[in-house]
Amino acid sequence: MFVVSAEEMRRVDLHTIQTIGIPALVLMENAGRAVAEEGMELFDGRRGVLAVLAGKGNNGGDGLVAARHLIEAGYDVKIIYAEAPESFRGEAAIQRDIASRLGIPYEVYDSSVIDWRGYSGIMDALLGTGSRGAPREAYAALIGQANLSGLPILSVDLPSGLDADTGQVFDSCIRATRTVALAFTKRGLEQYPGAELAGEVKVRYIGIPQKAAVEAGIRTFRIEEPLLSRQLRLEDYRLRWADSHKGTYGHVLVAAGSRSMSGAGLLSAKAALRGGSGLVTWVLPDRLAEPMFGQVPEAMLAGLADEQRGDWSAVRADDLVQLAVGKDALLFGPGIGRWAQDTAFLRTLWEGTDCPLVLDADALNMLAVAEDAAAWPRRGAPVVLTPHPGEMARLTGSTVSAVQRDRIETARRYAARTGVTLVLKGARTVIADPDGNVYINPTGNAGMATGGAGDVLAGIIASLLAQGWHGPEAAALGTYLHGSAGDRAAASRELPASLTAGDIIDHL
Ligand SMILES: NC(=O)C1=CN([C@@H]2O[C@H](COP(=O)(O)OP(=O)(O)OC[C@H]3O[C@@H](n4cnc5c(N)ncnc54)[C@H](O)[C@@H]3O)[C@@H](O)[C@H]2O)[C@@H](O)CC1
Ligand SMILES: [K+]
Repeated sequence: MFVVSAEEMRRVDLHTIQTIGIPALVLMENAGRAVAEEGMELFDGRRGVLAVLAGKGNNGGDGLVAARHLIEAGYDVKIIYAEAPESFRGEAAIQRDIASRLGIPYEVYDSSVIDWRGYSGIMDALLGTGSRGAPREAYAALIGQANLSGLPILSVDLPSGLDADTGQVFDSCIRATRTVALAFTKRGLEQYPGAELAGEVKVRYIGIPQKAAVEAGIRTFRIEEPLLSRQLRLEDYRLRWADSHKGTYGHVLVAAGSRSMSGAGLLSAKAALRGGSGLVTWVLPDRLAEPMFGQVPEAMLAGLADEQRGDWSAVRADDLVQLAVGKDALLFGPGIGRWAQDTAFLRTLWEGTDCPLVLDADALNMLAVAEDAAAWPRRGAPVVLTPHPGEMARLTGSTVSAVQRDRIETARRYAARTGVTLVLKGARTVIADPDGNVYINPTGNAGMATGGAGDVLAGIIASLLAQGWHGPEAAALGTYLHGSAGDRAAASRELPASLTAGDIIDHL
């Protein structure tokens, strides 16, 4: 499913109206009709007047159309104009005149305190994708009043006061019960905090053809089953062929864990197995490998010479490169720690191995401090990086808040510049590929904010790479499966807070 920015939506609108020739008023009629239907569902059975808060742009125009259809369906409606209706232009002015000829009750907001008694619900048609910056008065005051009313709020296209492109909110922002996204969902509805303020998001068709989005070059998508099967061509993901053996499904080498964080390796190795790989080898410094004997009976265990120190710093990178020969994917990083010269170790793996590579956790911090990383040769096999916002900030030499302010573009720019597939973790994980495509993952829950969940994700992605998926497909599908397993795990427990990383593996 397409996810658009405000500017992209304008391009799609323009293409639909000017090139395809569907009149703007037809789109507005369809939009208002769809909003009214959502309103009938949301406000069903509530007695009282529906307040339609109307701004002066096309978002307000949609609200005025919806007001008309709600009245036909038997609802009492009152329009509250955010500013003098005489200032409306274009389609919104046409709707204003229709509302006026129909005698729909209205008032122009005068900045006073609204007495919400007698009202049953609010439609927020103040600002949409044409909004710029923080809501001005009287919009800001109306937003504040609506939020204080305690009434259910239906937002048209976007909660007014939300940045359509990033999901960041201005000081005044509608807290909606439901948002009807017109034609396509918007980036701001798919990233936090916008995703929370939007309430339940319903995407409604208003007559804009999918073709218009394709032609406008939309490259951001929400991951859903149809996308997984059609666009990412994963019809047969996790399929097993009757005439197959364990070698058919790839061999993952998991280099993860250290003395104080052996669990990270354990979780990654188990997740790689559950991800469907036929074979998994878990490698540790010799002295650490021995106590792990039998911990994951399905995986093979390998030890690398470590001068009996039980420490990655004593391991030769070339030995790991040798072990990776013939493997179908290498996961490096979870719980591995940091040591002197570790960046050189990472570079040896980067250049010396020819299988797909997943870098997570400490490996990302090694990469972040590698001053010459930009000059490292592009690998022939895919690289997938799985940073959380803190690791991403280190990779980009910026701050967590700067990363979070626009996760989609931060991820897209990094992947395009470096040629890797980037998985920017956090609620609504963003996956960016080197070609400029971005996939947003809707699965998962707050219970997954628990130690080891990232190790599990890295293991799943490595597993899918070993089974032959390309970088972006493995990352998108892996993230989706990880989140769905987390959702099933949360549903099986009384409290999502009690979720552990091991539960995610059990539900894969
Ligand atoms: N073009 C079309 O035919 C379609 C438009 N649609 C609707 O149109 C909306 C976009 O319409 P517009 O581009 O007219 O823009 P909006 O209706 O989002 O708002 C723009 C208006 O608000 C004012 N404004 C901008 N920033 C403001 C701020 N910070 N505080 C207060 N006022 C501000 C501007 O002067 C402008 O008049 C979409 O969100 C959607 O609801 C949909 O009906 C789909 C079809
Ligand atoms: K709105």
